[in-house]
Order: sequence, then C-alpha cells, then structure tokens
Amino acid sequence: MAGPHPAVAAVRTALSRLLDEAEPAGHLTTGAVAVACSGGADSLALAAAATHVARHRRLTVHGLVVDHRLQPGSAEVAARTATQLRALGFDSVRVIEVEVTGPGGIEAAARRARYAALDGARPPGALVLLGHTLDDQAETVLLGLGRGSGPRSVAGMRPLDPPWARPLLGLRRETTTAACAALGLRPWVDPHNADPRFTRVRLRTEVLPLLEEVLRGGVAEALARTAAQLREDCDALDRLATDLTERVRVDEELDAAALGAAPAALRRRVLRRWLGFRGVSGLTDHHLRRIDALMGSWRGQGGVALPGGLVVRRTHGRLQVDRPQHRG
Ligand SMILES: Nc1ncnc2c1ncn2[C@@H]1O[C@H](COP(=O)(O)OP(=O)(O)OP(=O)(O)O)[C@@H](O)[C@H]1O
Repeated sequence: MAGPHPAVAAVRTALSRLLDEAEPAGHLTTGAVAVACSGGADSLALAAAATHVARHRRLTVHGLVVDHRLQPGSAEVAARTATQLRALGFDSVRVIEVEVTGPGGIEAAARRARYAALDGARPPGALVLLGHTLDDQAETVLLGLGRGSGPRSVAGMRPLDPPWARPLLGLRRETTTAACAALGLRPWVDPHNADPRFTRVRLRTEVLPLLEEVLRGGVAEALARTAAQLREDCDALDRLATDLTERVRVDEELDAAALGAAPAALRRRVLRRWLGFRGVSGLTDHHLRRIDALMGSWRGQGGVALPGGLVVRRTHGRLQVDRPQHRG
C-alpha cells in the first residue's frame, strides 16, 4: 500500500515531533489537544494531521474556530471551517465570536481578541495547536528587525509556549497547501492575505520575494534559523539576568554600583524585570538608557520619569521606584 503524500507525511511528522517534546514536560496529561483553525491551508493541514496523530496517541482533538466578525460572510466562513473539522473526525468543534476592539491597529486588536478567545475556550489544561509556518516566522523576524522592537521580537515565535504550540514552524507554506490538495481539503483563502494595506501582506508579497531574488534564495530559512539562534541567546541571557537580579536586589531596591558593573545586556534585562514587577509597562529603550545613566554616568542627576507616573531615582547608592507626591 502506498504511504501518505510526502506533504501530508511532513505535516504529521512535524506534529508528532512537537508532541514528543510536549509529553515529557507534562503538557499532554489531560489527554486533549485543541487546534485553532481559521480554515486557511496552514491550520487545515494541521487539523487533518492532528486527527491522524491523535488517534495513534489516544488523545482527543478539539477544534476552535474564531469568528472575528470583521468581514461580511465571516460567520459562513467559520461555519464552513467547523463543518470541515467535524468531517475530519474532531471530538468537538466550537465557533467563538469575538469583538475586535481596543488600541493599536486592527491586525493587533484581532490577534489579541483571538488569543484571549482561544485561551478561554480550550479544554482545561490542553495545548492549543496553531498553524504558523516557517514563512510566518520569517515575516515576524523581518518585521521585528525593521521596527527595532528588540531581540525578543527578532527571536520570533516559540514552537512550544504553553498553552500555545506551533508544530509547523519548520515547514514552508507550500507544504501545507500541498497537504490540503493531497487530502482533497479545500482551504479558505482569506482576501486579507492579498490586501496590500496590511503590512504583513506587503512583506510577504513584495519585500521577501525581492530579498530572495537579491540574495539568491534561502532567505526565509535563514531568517528562521537566525530566530532560533537568537532565542537560545535570549534564553541564556534571561537566566543570567535572573541570577544577577538576586545578587543586586536589596529588598525593593537595586544596588546601583553592583548592577552598573554588569554588561549592558544584563543590566537592561534586570531593569525591565524589576520595573515590570513594580507595575511599570510600556518601557522604551530611551527610558532604559536614561535609567542606565543613573549608574554609569552618575553626577547627582534627578529621577527618570516612567510611564504610569512612576519615577526611578538613585538614593544612597540604590535605585528605587516611587510615585512622586503632588504638591498643593
Ligand atoms: N479565525 C481563526 N480561528 C482560529 N484560529 C485562527 C484564526 N485565525 C488564525 N488562527 C490560528 O493562528 C494561526 C496563525 O494565524 P495567521 O492569521 O497568521 O494565519 P492564517 O493566514 O490565518 O493561517 P492559516 O493558513 O492557518 O489560516 C493559524 O494557523 C491558526 O492556527
């Protein structure tokens, strides 16, 4: 008997490998996994692989389809996707309607609403499998680089980041499309994916093809490889920063001289974490550089104002955060 089509086999293997990694870490103990499916080729190919792989591992598979209600006909797309998942033999399928609101662009707001809905709807303790591919990873890395959003962002998405799991990060989009075709599955083609008003679409259709041409191929793989290397570096630095925090922390404050003697990469991480614990969010590189100057170029300067009305100052050789009292 002929085996499965190579693309179908590749998707199943990628999923099996991720589950092999997730199992010993205790992420499959509930015996259930969820698949977040938009109906597009990536998540549909993943859904098909999930029913196959789960049967062999005695896991139940639950489909989650989010209806963002941003386009006319979105409910029909969601319903059609749900029908496809039921036909694949999913143990349960849910369509979740969300309201896309809040700050930032519509893409960011939709993502926030989607992740919150998926987290709320997954079976308790279950991983949620997402269909991000190597192409998505390459786009994320390039976007992070271009926007200067820091090493964590250039390090891209993690394959296993509970409750999220991205088994297809090593596969090209053409593999998922081929897998769907081989299985006779008809993916939904999102008109947004061709709309040049979206940054990602222009990256995908204009910037990356040009880079591929100029650098003679291999760019997506190179970007994904860079992300994986950077993730290892960032993880190592984060661990060192955790240790350093313990050494320089004096109650709620930080020893400015001890922290000032550490390399910049660690100083910034310690400061971010320390301020994060104190409820400071929205820190920019500019804030961190000014706080850094309280250590490296200390000449009695005043405090550094932070988002949320807090101030970091140096007093008696220690960095402390407080909320200035308003006079009058
Ligand atoms: N409406 C949705 N409902 C459920 N899951 C979604 C939805 N949109 C995206 N996802 C999940 O997030 C992953 C990445 O989403 P993104 O928007 O980057 O991709 P996409 O273009 O929708 O990909 P796909 O080809 O899988 O549909 C998808 O593969 C899927 O697992």
